[in-house]
Amino acid sequence: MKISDAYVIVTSPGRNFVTLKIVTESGTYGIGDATLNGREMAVVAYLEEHVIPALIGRDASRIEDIWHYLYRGAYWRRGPVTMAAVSAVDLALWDIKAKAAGMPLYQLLGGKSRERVMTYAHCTGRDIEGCLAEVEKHVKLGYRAVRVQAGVPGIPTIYGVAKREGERYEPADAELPAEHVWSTEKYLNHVPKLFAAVRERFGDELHVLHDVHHRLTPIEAARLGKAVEPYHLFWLEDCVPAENQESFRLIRQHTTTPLAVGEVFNSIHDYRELIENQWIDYIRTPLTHGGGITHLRRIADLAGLYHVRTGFHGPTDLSPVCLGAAVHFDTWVPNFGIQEHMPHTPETDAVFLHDYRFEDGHFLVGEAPGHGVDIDETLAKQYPYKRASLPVNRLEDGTLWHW
Ligand SMILES: O=C(O)C(=O)C[C@H](O)[C@H](O)CO
Ligand SMILES: [Mg+2]
Repeated sequence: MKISDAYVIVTSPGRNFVTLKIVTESGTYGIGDATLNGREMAVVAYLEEHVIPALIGRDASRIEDIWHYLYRGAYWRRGPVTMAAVSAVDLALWDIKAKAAGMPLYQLLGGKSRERVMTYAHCTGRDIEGCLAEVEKHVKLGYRAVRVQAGVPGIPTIYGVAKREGERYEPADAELPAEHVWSTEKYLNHVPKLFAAVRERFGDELHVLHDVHHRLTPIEAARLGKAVEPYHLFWLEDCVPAENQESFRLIRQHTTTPLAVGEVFNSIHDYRELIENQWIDYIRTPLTHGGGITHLRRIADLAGLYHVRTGFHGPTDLSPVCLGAAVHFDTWVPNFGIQEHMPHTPETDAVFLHDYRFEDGHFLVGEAPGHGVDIDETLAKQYPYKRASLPVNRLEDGTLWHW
């Protein structure tokens, strides 16, 4: 199964996606997602200049060896750009292996651990009432779990909330980073009211999640975790930036609110202390950024030893290739928790043909050999790349803060 060709496809059907296609001599091919929101072309350059030339002629069936060749062999290991490239190769190679075996990917991983994959939807409003209306809509669509984010009085533009009522939320919303203003006190005073309102309107059964998006210090996160305990959240996500894993010790000492982290992580080493000390409950790293199936499987196994479950990142800035592979992984992984689901636009879904299905708040895995996602390259060409950047945050006095 020699690799005879590999190339990158950049397309922007509503937003940018980077896809790697690996072709073998027999004609069997696989595709991987290499999208890194706002840094797409850095991954393209890494793939085209350093990875693809070294792939041609290698045996596509040697996934483990190729993974280590690209990771250990590169000397400059880890980091989001490198790992997005490694992940894309890994996803494409697993796609090829499963196609060659004539099996859907989940079978190759070890078969089904569950019949369906619970997902959570994003429910956001300019204010609490707007958010509650979104929750209502998503509960009617069958979701059992919702992520709630609402505008905060006095903060004009906030993570997760569309600029205008009824618009789709897209974080990479300008060619160069937009500047947002952040106030921790306004947020901390307001956000518990949102969960109180959700519980009052929708009762106890609904799973409720929230993303802090790295904005707090550990003691502030502890205050928030404690304040929202009566509303028993499914999780509080990314409550602090996590370069310093020790931060979570302090948060954990103060609150029983479950904690999720890791959408910006890209290796098992980012998690080791967090998992081994049982400071977190869910790992968030998506297959596209965490070294693909080969590496995420190791992280999930380590997590499983410590009762930590998966809750993979699934925003629109990961392509359907990532989501499709994730649905296979989620169907197999023993310590599954939940899968994020932010629906792609119809344009994106038309470019990336897929056989996973959404039904009654869950994803159902497809039975096609491979990960079940393909790309229509002719259609993809109709959507050229457009530079788009994530915003930056500043405190009210102008200090640069975490976005
Ligand atoms: O979906 C989430 O939980 C996010 O935090 C989305 C991120 O802001 C987005 O993927 C950044 O590219
Ligand atoms: Mg997040």
